[in-house]
Amino acid sequence: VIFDGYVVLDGLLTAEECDQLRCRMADIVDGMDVPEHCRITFSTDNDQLKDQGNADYFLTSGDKIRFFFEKGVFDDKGEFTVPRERSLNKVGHALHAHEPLYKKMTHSPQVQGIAKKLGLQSPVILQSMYIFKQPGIGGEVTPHQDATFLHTTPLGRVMGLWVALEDATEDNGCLWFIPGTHNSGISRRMVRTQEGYPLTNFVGQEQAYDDDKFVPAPVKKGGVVLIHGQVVHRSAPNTSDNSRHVYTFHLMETEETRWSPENWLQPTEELPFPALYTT
Ligand SMILES: O=C(O)CCC(=O)C(=O)O
Ligand SMILES: [Fe+2]
Repeated sequence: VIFDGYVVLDGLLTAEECDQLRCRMADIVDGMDVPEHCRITFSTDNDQLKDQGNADYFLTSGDKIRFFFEKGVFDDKGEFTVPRERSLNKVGHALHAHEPLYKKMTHSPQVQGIAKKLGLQSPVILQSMYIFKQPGIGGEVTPHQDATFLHTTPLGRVMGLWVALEDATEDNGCLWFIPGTHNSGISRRMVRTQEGYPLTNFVGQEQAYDDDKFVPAPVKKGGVVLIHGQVVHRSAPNTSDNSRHVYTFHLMETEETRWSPENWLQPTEELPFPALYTT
């Protein structure tokens, strides 16, 4: 059991493995088709269309590889204001299924070993993301609990693995945690709405957390942070000149667990949640 709600482990990947994953992502970004809703040019009429486009794109991304951008990277003609490889916030949410290198890493003996050590009996992979935290423009991630987005009954069945593909430091936006908060339930849930827009809503509210309660969790390239589904965490904007690329994915223990049908993320016919203990 995770003591503080998170654990930093060095050396999950070698530097070469990190570089291979980063190279592959650079190729994916090179070949990216910029999604249409991002190209909608600015006008008040189009605001709603754009929001709905964003919402559709997100809600159907669970079994695909899709692109999510930082704010302000498109001008009012829909052209990039920054180099395209610097425009992305993240790529998600099924790299673990569609990208062989990512799939192999996700199911690696090392990852399976961690899950077994933690006593997971039949874990599945829920989602995966590549997060860029771009130098200068990588935005903050506000305090949250992952179970807000990935809710189960009972709670305590979800764990994130956050793999640093570059050194993550206090300067380039490493994770910060409030130790022990994994034991106090959850503040808010994101749920699908019955019909129409918005497609999702929050039930409950995130609490206001005291800034000085957060403890930084820097991690070296190749290291991993294990994140309990209920521990409160955040990351600061990246004001440094260095990116902070990570590959992160979430596991769920399926034994005696109910995945909420209200979660934004649902298994699909094309991609049921894959079992971790396979290759
Ligand atoms: O990478 C970040 O800054 C935040 C990621 C996060 O919250 C997560 O992986 O659960
Ligand atoms: Fe998170």
